[in-house]
Amino acid sequence: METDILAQQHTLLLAQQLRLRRSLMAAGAGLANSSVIFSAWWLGYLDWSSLHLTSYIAITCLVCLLFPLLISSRLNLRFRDPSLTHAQISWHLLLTVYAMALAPDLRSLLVINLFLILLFAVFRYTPRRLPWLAAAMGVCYLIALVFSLSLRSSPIDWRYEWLVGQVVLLGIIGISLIGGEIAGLRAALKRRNTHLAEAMHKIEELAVTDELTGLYNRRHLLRILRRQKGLSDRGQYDFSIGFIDLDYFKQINDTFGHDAGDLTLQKVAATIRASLRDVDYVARLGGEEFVIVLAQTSPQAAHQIAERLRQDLEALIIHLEDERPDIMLTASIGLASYQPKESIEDLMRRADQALYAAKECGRNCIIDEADLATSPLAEQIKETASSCTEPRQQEAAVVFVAEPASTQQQPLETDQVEPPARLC
Ligand SMILES: Nc1nc2c(ncn2[C@@H]2O[C@H](COP(=O)(O)OP(=O)(O)OP(=O)(O)O)[C@@H](O)[C@H]2O)c(=O)[nH]1
Repeated sequence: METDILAQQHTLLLAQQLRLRRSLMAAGAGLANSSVIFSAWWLGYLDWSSLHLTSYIAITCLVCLLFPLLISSRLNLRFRDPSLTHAQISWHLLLTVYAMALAPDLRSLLVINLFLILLFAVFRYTPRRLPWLAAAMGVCYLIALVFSLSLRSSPIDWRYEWLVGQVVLLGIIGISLIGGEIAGLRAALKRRNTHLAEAMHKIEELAVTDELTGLYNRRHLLRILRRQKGLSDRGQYDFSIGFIDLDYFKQINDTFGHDAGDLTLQKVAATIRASLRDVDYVARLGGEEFVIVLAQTSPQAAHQIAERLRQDLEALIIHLEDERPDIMLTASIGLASYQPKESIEDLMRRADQALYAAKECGRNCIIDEADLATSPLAEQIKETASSCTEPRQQEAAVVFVAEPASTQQQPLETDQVEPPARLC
């Protein structure tokens, strides 16, 4: 979620930078046009009054400044087209046609402006809209032509006008065709970028999630724990973690097959996720072992949350296909709360010791540090847990399986196990 927002902000920033760059280029072209008009006036090719010239240049400068200002102040985001392409094109076209109409000697030179404006549109307009703009430019040129010819006192050189008209027509058609090609390339690039972004998103997701359950994986868990530790080391911030291990999970695999085991892990993952608050994290450490990270949570609150979770897991009924009976299970939970400046490894080791004690307690229970500290068997358990390199000893099965269609729940196997000495 957090990364999605950051990615959106980054995309918006890049889009705004691109819009600003384009509007600055358009502004540069507009100012260059003004300098040509000024030179023409200075050299006597333009019979405008000083006021006329100054007004034209002032309006051009204002238009040139307006769009970059709108974009850099982010006011452009209020418009339906935040790139303001259409508005910029319309303004620059209007200024060019005006100059063409009222400066007959410059008309053939200003044709280049039409081409530049069309080129500007090539990068924003769709292949469908571009021909319409090209046609509108042709019409604008005709209007400017008629207007400028009507102002002319000297005889009209029709052969020259024909040549200029031909250049305008061919230029507009040529740029439109190139624009179509560029638009095609742009569309292909956009498609490829979308695919790349999707692939990147998937890779990022795969890097942090456990494939089977969709929960965070061990690597991301460590990252979360480092972040929580950082918060806690900086100030008044408690957090706790819980190691959750399903009881007698092996029996589900052995009795109903690996697919039933996988389904169970997925259902358990969803139950844990649903049982926790939005601010908490849950990861699968591997096998049937999960870790919860309870943000901003005192040891007492952690115990309450873990108890609710234990009950939710106890109430979970997993329905299997093919007439196989439903599965019910329990989980043992070991809790540890972060102690100032301790290492993440130490915190995890303490949670693991508590989990070990919960298993020793007969399973389906929660052990936290308070339980461990007050228990007479605590030292023994700590020693066993930290020196234990072999898998824990498997006791008799007590996985409960309910018959489908809500018949009475029956133990799958009913070996009566002498419960171990209870710590809890
Ligand atoms: N279906 C499935 N089984 C897995 C997966 N990962 C580990 N397992 C199995 O989980 C079982 C874990 O068994 P144990 O470590 O003996 O634990 P347990 O049977 O839950 O017993 P206790 O933890 O002592 O209550 C093993 O049979 C593993 O093969 C998995 O991704 N899918």
